[in-house]
Amino acid sequence: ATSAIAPGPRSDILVAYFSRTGNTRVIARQVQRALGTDLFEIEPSKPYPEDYEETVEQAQRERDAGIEPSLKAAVPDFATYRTVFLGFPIWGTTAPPVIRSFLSSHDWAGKTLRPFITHGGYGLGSSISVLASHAPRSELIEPLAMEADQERRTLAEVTAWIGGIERP
Ligand SMILES: Cc1cc2nc3c(=O)[nH]c(=O)nc-3n(C[C@H](O)[C@H](O)[C@H](O)COP(=O)(O)O)c2cc1C
Repeated sequence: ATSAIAPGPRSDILVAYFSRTGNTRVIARQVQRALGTDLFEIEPSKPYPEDYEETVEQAQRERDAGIEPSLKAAVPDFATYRTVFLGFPIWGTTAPPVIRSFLSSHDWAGKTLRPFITHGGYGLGSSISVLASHAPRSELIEPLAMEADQERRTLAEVTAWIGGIERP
């Protein structure tokens, strides 16, 4: 994982994304390849825990306290982009805390904001109103919303599978 802008000729389109288990990253890379854009991975300064339940708890605490965690990096030369595709998973029925940080730490005046959002089956929650309130000067376009695998369900299925295997 890297925060660096992909090499190649500069584009006035940026794909910026946050992804824990890769579902959103697949879409980000597809858009990046299809349109030949720059790519930026949004990462917190301090990574979230490896453990799923710990991540859920931390995300809930940060959401409820309105915390905007500091980011590892900001987008270099953000002013040169006209369109930003912004990808993220739904966390706790809203946009993850780092997405609020990302929106707050860049100037959205005159930008077209095209969200792509993955969720585990419960829909977009309050994420669109978070985008509107944290990037109020952007032109916010209708998002792509896609249901994708849930880490919770994968863990439960694998736990059940492993439980049925006798240790040799
Ligand atoms: C901390 C956490 C909270 C989540 N909360 C929700 C939720 O409220 N609603 C939902 O539909 N999916 C929820 N999910 C599932 C993810 O939105 C879904 O699996 C998404 O595709 C993950 O994207 P990623 O692989 O790019 O990280 C949550 C996942 C995590 C890790």
